[in-house]
Amino acid sequence: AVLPGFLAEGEEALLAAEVEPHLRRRPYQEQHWDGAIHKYRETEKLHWSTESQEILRRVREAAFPPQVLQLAQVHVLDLDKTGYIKPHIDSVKFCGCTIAGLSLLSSSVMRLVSERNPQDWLDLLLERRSLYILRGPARYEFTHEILKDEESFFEGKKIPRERRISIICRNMPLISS
Ligand SMILES: O=C(O)CCC(=O)C(=O)O
Ligand SMILES: [Fe+2]
Repeated sequence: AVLPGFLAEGEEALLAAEVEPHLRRRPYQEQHWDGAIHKYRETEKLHWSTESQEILRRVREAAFPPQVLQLAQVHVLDLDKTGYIKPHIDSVKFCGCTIAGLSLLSSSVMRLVSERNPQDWLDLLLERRSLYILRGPARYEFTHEILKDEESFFEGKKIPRERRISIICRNMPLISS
């Protein structure tokens, strides 16, 4: 699911200002240890201002059923204008059934491709200030990726990629023995 306009302009500015000091200290990394993410920097953030906590509460309420255990740490990912994310499925060891992400500063295109049948794919337009929620088959049976600027088109229309910050909430995996 994609919920366009989930954030007001002021909320986007507030969240961006709050994460900026944590990101600015680091240089952009060429690529992630698992090779999926290029030209990015990231942090995990536990403590938020009261205003941001209220926004994150809204995200969690929209994305997660009331009884699931959520990861307290929020993942903040900053992709450079030239950055992109290659197809991957988030680790089933480290996160649960639902991934909820806010997009700040830039729109982008997220592509979902079925692992079993690569002919079966779908592009999602992640507008700036939208919230996306990946759950069920979209989370477990399809890879997701964020297209690089050169490939960033949605229904034939160019979606220019600027620097993009995503703020991602996840829940805990079910513990199995
Ligand atoms: O930036 C995003 O919205 C997605 C990030 C992602 O796929 C990940 O961190 O696993
Ligand atoms: Fe991911």
